[in-house]
Amino acid sequence: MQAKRVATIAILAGDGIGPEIMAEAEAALGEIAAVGGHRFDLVRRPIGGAAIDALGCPLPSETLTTCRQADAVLLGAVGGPRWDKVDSKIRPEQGLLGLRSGLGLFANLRPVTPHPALFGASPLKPEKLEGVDLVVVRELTGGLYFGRKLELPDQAEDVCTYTVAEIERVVRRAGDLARARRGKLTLVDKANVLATSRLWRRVAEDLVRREYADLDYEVVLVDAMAMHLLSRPTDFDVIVTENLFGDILTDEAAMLAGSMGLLPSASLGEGSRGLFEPIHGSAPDIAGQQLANPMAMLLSVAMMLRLSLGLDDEAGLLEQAVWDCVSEGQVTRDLGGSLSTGEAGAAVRSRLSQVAA
Ligand SMILES: NC(=O)c1ccc[n+]([C@@H]2O[C@H](COP(=O)([O-])OP(=O)(O)OC[C@H]3O[C@@H](n4cnc5c(N)ncnc54)[C@H](O)[C@@H]3O)[C@@H](O)[C@H]2O)c1
Ligand SMILES: CC(C)[C@H](C(=O)O)[C@@H](O)C(=O)O
Ligand SMILES: [Mg+2]
Repeated sequence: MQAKRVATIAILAGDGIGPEIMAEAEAALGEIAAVGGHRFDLVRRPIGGAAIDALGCPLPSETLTTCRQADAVLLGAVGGPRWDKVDSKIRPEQGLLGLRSGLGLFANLRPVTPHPALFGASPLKPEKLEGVDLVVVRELTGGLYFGRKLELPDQAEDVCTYTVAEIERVVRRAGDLARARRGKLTLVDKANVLATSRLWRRVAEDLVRREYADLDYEVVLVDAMAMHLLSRPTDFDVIVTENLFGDILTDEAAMLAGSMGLLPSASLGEGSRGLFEPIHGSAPDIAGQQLANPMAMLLSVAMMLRLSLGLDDEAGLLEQAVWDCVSEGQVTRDLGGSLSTGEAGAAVRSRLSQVAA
């Protein structure tokens, strides 16, 4: 076990299933603090729809300030039909985008590691899933999400802009990760059509030639990648791509793992403070029913322990506890189990105390 840590963690539960899965994250942190003798100060703040309801704005300044002062940020999910009116100028999702850019979190790491016990939960055949272990590095603070927007009654516009510096920093992050893993880097773009993709391709190829010549480097068009992810997922190690493509491809990749409720993510910038959240949304169709799978949230907690708090052993223990529960079938309905969100979280905590003993 590592040296005792005192850390401040901003807790942004958000909307829909957010508060249900965050309750399990907080309880797991309590268990980890007790096991390791650490102290985690949890500072809860509103974001998204909950913040619109309480304060009229999806990212209140106090929430952003708390996140800036914290060692790490945990987020459940934002959004839902209550706030989804098409003509609404204030949307929960703006809170999440503002947080990502406000904290300078340009690299979003989304690991995909299907567990053998769950091969049956994926539409793919087990022989396709054996050995799949990839990370999508999604650019998170640029592209279509952040470009100029125009909304007129009969016309609309979303501008996609990328600069050399924005591309270089995220490709460098992906290159470093590939070097620490299996040495393969795949750029996904749409350079046959988009000017921004042609810039991505030129900048990434130059950078790889200069600094990452040891890597096995490949370029794949995004439409073909949607197919290759399903037809040859074991061929990929680190995939780097722009904001929108990374968003879409990782929901698809969740089907390799077996459920949206299994993929965690880490959003990182230049410093050690990161934002950790499942890749899934607020799941309004199951919210408030204790049906949500808390594993993606708990795996996001593990990423936080490792990447922002330097607690590698504790991160490993939590991941082991999650996968032990999965192996034993202690899972929620999305994975064919019968546990509630709370029961699945309790099962992980019980394993955690056993594996740590
Ligand atoms: N990071 C975020 O906060 C985030 C991410 C994606 C979507 N959203 C928002 O969430 C809302 C709903 O979006 P959506 O329905 O397209 O996507 P979603 O990810 O919320 O749900 C898609 C499907 O996956 C299921 N699912 C998601 N998480 C699950 C979990 N933990 N356990 C079991 N099943 C789970 C849902 O029940 C649903 O059937 C929208 O307002 C969207 O903008 C937020
Ligand atoms: C809610 C939405 C803004 C968000 C995104 O598109 O980044 C979500 O889909 C995600 O994947 O985190
Ligand atoms: Mg998404």
